[in-house]
Amino acid sequence: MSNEIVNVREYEALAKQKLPKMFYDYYATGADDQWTLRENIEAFARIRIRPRIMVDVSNVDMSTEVLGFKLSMPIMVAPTGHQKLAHNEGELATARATSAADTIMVLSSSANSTLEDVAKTGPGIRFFQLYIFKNREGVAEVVKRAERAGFKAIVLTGDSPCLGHRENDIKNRFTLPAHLTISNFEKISDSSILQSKSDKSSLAAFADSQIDSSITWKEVAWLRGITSLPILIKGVLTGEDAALAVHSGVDGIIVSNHGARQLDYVPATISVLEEIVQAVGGRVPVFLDGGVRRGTDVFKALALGAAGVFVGRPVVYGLAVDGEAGVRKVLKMLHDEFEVALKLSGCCQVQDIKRSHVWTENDPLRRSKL
Ligand SMILES: Cc1cc2nc3c(=O)[nH]c(=O)nc-3n(C[C@H](O)[C@H](O)[C@H](O)COP(=O)(O)O)c2cc1C
Ligand SMILES: CCCCCCC(=O)C(=O)O
Repeated sequence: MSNEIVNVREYEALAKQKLPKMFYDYYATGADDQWTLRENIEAFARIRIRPRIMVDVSNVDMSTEVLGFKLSMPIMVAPTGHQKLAHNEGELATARATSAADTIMVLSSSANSTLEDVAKTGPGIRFFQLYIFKNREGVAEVVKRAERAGFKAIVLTGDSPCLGHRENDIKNRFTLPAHLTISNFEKISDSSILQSKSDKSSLAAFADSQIDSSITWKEVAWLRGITSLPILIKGVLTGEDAALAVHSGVDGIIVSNHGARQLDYVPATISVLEEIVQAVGGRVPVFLDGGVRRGTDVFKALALGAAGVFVGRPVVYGLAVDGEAGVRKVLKMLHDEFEVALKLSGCCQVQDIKRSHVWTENDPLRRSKL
């Protein structure tokens, strides 16, 4: 079939045709000049793979462990808000597809589905992404609900004391349709703000009024005091913050620029990954998201020290185009591409991927042995 979808990028054009402009723009665009949005993709393209040949790759095992959970592959689903704008089953469809792929889904604090409804879709390893709202007691209750619903970790997003300056959302006067809300925080926040027109996007107005912009590394200890779940910090972009994160007691770090939706002109995540891996020195696992669109991107991130990657927009586009089946296909395409990348680089398993399998702009011309 000539119109068959063969890579995850192709879902974006189809999602654009299918979605109302306001929703597509919300998913697709970034902050300000969108320099970082382009750079997240281009920085991956500048990295070269150094394959080894004549290696027996007749048995390839792509599985890995994340926080002690066995996964089929080092590719996971990033938290993305408001998935019911893409498809009426929203996060529920994503949860089913992610479990079928035997990997982890992170449910957003801005989800349109409750923790309990996501849990009811069936077994699966799920983490909960947390924004700390001003209503601290309410936040503690949501964290407890996540625990009770069987979520396995908290992903604290540290890069959003306010919303990034997203010009498309401002021009569109983004608002949430009346039948949708941020389901898990409905009781502890004023979600009518999300449904009301304002002179900026309603998300920015909501964040300004509801999100606690005073949070610091001390909040990791606060979270430790209210949950026994492991805590990951999301949004780290410097070695300095990576060191502070480890010192604060997190169980893992996600190198992320929020899909280029917060501060523009920050580097691509893949460009700062090594700095962070070096600062962490193996004390906790380091993950990456931002611009992962190919199995070769996953390979590059692992070669530069990531323990796994998360994908955001490709999942949402798959969801928009074909619901659960679309998300399944996105995850399968990335899985299959990663398998080919492994084999053609002479690796049988994730642990075989070494730093010497990639060349970056910071590297001298390599002549060293593997
Ligand atoms: C539509 C959309 C909504 C998002 N919502 C959240 C969110 O609620 N919480 C969060 O921590 N990150 C959120 N993110 C950022 C993603 O978790 C992730 O960092 C980013 O999408 C990765 O980049 P990628 O889209 O290029 O894969 C969102 C991203 C998008 C595209
Ligand atoms: C609760 C504040 C609004 C966050 C919107 C979701 C999000 O993170 C995004 O990037 O969009």
